[in-house]
Amino acid sequence: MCAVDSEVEVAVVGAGAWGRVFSSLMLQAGAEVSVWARRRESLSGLAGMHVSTDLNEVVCGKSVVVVALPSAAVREVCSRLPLASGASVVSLSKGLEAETNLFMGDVLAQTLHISPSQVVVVSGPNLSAEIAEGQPSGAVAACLDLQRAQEVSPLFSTHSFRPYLSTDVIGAEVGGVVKNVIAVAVGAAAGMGYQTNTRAMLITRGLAEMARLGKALGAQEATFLGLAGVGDLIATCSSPKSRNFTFGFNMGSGMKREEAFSVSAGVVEGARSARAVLELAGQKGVEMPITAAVAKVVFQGGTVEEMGEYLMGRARKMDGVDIKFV
Ligand SMILES: NC(=O)C1=CN([C@@H]2O[C@H](COP(=O)(O)OP(=O)(O)OC[C@H]3O[C@@H](n4cnc5c(N)ncnc54)[C@H](O)[C@@H]3O)[C@@H](O)[C@H]2O)C=CC1
Ligand SMILES: O=C(CO)COP(=O)(O)O
Repeated sequence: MCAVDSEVEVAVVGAGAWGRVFSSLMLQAGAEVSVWARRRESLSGLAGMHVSTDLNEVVCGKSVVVVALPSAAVREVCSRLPLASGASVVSLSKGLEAETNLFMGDVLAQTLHISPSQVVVVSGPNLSAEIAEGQPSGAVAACLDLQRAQEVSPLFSTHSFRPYLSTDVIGAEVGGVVKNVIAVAVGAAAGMGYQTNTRAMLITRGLAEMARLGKALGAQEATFLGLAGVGDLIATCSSPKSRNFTFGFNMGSGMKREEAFSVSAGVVEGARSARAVLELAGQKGVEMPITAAVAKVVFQGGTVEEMGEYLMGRARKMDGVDIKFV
């Protein structure tokens, strides 16, 4: 364990698409930024930042550490993280851990031996390529300790990026994970040639799935009407810049699962998390048919045609009764 520096310096762990752009946001906001990646070539082009493949060098003594890894890598990397006592950990990852069905905040608290109130979850409609261009966006910065969220969020507040504070950590986590699964389904429908009405139906029913699961896990319903809920859902389900949407699109267009993974421009969290989300929903007695359909296609060799038939063939329901928004 290291001692905390008196000045706020930020470490970023992970230099993929989002880690790099988020680091630039923090540089713009005036922070001193150090970035770690496991490979040196991932660290090129990060002007004005300290970069290293040595975790100790990047993380030791930092009072704020941003974790920008795919969810599958968080446990392994963070178990080696020399975190200063009392440091804040900002989680950018939007996935469930496949083996444990844990959200990233829980994985971070477990592996770093910290209180869950030290974790700030940042989630919103944040397609990194658009943020890199300086296009306006925002995100929820959720922490059980509101004061900590207040202290940390200026580090990534710029003229084009607005953090909104929240204490609904589980709501922000559920939103970030479930929207990726729904984006795979919407992408698949688009790849099959279905257009605006189909997309709107899947997004809307996907929002109901997200809110039902969130409610069962103790989230506030209002979170799902915010940036980390419907905001991110719309962005991810509407853009070919989304890796989740594109993965689904490619499968909908006839590509095999392994090829769709291999041509992806980065991690496809929705495909990786679908089964864990479904298991979690099952434990809570929550129905998530779109998620079930995605899990069938990704994990059980189901076809996208079967996915459509399954969703359209379900027993008819009342609209709007399964979740009541405030
Ligand atoms: N790209 C985006 O627009 C956004 C991404 N996110 C989330 O942020 C997280 C990271 O996403 P991206 O940066 O886009 O991913 P990416 O796929 O672009 O990059 C991931 C990086 O992690 C590295 N990595 C993979 N496995 C590793 C391991 N075991 N140890 C160390 N490094 C490893 C890869 O080499 C790569 O540099 C994901 O959970 C994603 O859902 C959230 C908001 C926006
Ligand atoms: O989380 C994101 C946008 O908010 C990024 O989505 P993709 O991982 O699908 O590219």
